[in-house]
Amino acid sequence: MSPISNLFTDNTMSVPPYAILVLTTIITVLWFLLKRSPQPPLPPGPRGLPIVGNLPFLKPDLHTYFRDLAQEYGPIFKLNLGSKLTVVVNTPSLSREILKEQDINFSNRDVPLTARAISYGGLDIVWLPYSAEWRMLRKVCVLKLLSRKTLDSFYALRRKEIRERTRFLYEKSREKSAVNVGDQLFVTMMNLMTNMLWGSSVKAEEMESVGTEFKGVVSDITRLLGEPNVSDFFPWLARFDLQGLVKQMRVYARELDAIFDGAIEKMTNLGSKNDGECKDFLQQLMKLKDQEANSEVPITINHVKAVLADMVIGGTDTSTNTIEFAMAELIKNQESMKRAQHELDEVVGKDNIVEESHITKLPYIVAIMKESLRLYPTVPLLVPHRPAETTVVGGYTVPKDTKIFINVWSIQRDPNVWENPNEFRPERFLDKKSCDFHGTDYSFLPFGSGRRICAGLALAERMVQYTLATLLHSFDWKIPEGHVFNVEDKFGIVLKLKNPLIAMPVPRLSDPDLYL
Ligand code: HEM
Repeated sequence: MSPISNLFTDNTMSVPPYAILVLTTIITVLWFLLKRSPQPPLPPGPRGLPIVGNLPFLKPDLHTYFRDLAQEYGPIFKLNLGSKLTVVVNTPSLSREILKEQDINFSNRDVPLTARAISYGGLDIVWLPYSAEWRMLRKVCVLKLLSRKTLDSFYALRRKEIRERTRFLYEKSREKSAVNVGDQLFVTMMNLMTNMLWGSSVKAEEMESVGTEFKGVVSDITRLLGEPNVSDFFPWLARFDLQGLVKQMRVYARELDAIFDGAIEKMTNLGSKNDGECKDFLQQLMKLKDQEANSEVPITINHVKAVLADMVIGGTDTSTNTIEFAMAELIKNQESMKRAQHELDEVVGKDNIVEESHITKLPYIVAIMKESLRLYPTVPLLVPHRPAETTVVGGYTVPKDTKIFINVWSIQRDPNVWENPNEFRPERFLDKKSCDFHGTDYSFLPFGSGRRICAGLALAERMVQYTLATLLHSFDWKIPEGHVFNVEDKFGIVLKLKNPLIAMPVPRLSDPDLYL
């Protein structure tokens, strides 16, 4: 026997085969662990202070501040906002990674405490996490409430409000009065919405008072939702509600709840007189609640109210500001205004009024809506997403539960993607017909993309295009002398015009009866 084999036959030196197996396994695992590339780093970002991080350096106009930081730190960067890690992305390809390739992982929300207070504890479509409950509510809303068929059947409710607003503006024009265009639009959108929500359940004279109550409440709610809250950045301080924001929101939540209860009660009293056909959203939602009562994920009365809240809060300011930006840009760019009115005169005629059915024949009006939302996406950073699991985006680690902002505002003005990005040129969308609102082109995301894309998109398109077409067709718009007129935006959870648009409507139809 050779000296080597002697070694293994020698009792004192023998190693049992299982030990060799264990040793080999350990060495292999260690080798793999050491050889595997280390976890990619967190995205780069500006240095912050201890404890508060980057909070003291935030600027009020977050959309432009984030664009500037992207120029310094690259297309994906991080901020420490108190104890909350926040990641901002600024390019179409990174948005695609989040909203398409990793859509499910990023389909949760980062819910501010004020939002929880106004949404029955986060029971609505906007704030529910990605779950069976969210899927059920979203399916009910998109397929039943906001389907083409239901929206068509509620056209009369929209038309009634638009006719009323046109009549009011005509009276103002006869008095040669200027109007605050944003205020007029807000009333219109709010009435359009409440008409559709419960226009058949609540009597006209009662609608008036419900509408007035709503106007005040909704703008305060939007303001509170956008206010930075220390309790969100330092959850251990939440119970003290140091700024009192949650307390204020709870007051509005109670007011909103009382309005909803009133409408539901009126609808119930109407029950026996109703012929069984659903004539507004509330009737439709209550019917769905009864139908789904025994399903695995039942719809409760709080779900119904939370969805109503989504529609009035999520649908009014966004649509109002979209039209106001469009009107301001058109008044500034008279060539585009003339082209829009020419299209309307050709398709509708000056001896007729605009109907929603005309919209499919008005490509320039549609292009105006797209161009306004490109320059002024009314939800400029989308609603913050949140990954359910730690992942890698753009080569950097994004930990579970990070708050994600997608800077749609800067993506839609990126000179590498858009020619003369800061110019208002609706024509660009006439050549780019494939670029629609559905979020398939990641350089144009005004309604988001993927699973959490805006649930009210179909309704928003109708309300914005129909209202805009009517305002442009029925009137010329003049800025009264002495009024400051510029088109600048101001950041908020919903982007706004910095200076309100004050303008005078001047009738342009052939017959005054068309305004009655
Ligand atoms: C021009 C008008 C509108 C714009 C620009 C707009 C934009 C958006 C955006 C950007 C989001 C977030 C998408 C994301 O986080 O990825 C969103 C979500 C949402 N919007 Fe809109 N929206 C508009 C009108 C409406 C209307 C009219 C309604 C209701 C009838 C509505 C209901 C909702 C709801 C329920 C969500 C939450 C969707 C979810 O999380 O699953 N929106 N919207």
